[in-house]
Amino acid sequence: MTVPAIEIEGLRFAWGKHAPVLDIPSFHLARGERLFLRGPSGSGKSTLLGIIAGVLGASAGSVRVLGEDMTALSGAARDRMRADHLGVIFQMFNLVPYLSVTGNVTLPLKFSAIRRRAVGSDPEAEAGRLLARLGLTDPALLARRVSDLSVGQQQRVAAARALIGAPEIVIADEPTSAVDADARDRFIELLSEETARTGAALLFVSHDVSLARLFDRAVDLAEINRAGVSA
Ligand SMILES: Nc1ncnc2c1ncn2[C@@H]1O[C@H](COP(=O)(O)OP(=O)(O)OP(=O)(O)O)[C@@H](O)[C@H]1O
Repeated sequence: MTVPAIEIEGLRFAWGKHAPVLDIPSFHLARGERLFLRGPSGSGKSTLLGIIAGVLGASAGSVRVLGEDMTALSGAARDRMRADHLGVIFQMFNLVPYLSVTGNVTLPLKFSAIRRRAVGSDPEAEAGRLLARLGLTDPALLARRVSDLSVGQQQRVAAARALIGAPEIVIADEPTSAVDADARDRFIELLSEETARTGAALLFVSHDVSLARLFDRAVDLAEINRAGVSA
């Protein structure tokens, strides 16, 4: 039987001595499922993604990613899980400003032999294919430093970087910055198409409930989180 993409049981998390931000009895994401997780600003969405990605440790509970309990792994082992199996689109993109567009997209391949093997012998061609799927085709643009791009273009670069090497799980923290509604819908459709092509699960978080219609399933963080922090 295939293990789920993500299985959370009894997760609790607090920042330092503050009140708990997360108290999640149970949350599952199936392989290949595209899930929208909604919650207002400050409700703990980025914190939850950080725990799933192994950047933050949980205070209690288990967080299984592809069957591996992230809470039982060392920091180095969590980093390896993330590099090999997760594509992350960060809220602020976290692109490397002095690298070109292509240099940013191929960066995850430097940290993962599994993703290098998945891409094959021509990583730059695969970067170009992904960028073209996401609407960035101009060769002059691909050679530019990423810091020269518009916010919408940077979002596409961050998506291509998350998708390269076909990780089993893609997680995306929707930026609140202004990309117009049509461009944002199109971006999510492209992200869905690419994850469908590779069979990856997609976990997309946002405060904007109007995006829920673009996903297989939508969950309100308040439904699964007993800590109930709100802005
Ligand atoms: N590094 C940190 N140290 C202490 N508290 C933090 C830290 N990061 C977040 N918090 C607190 O944890 C709570 C949840 O924050 P989080 O960023 O996870 O929310 P969010 O739902 O992702 O919000 P947004 O939609 O605005 O990005 C907030 O009350 C926030 O102040």
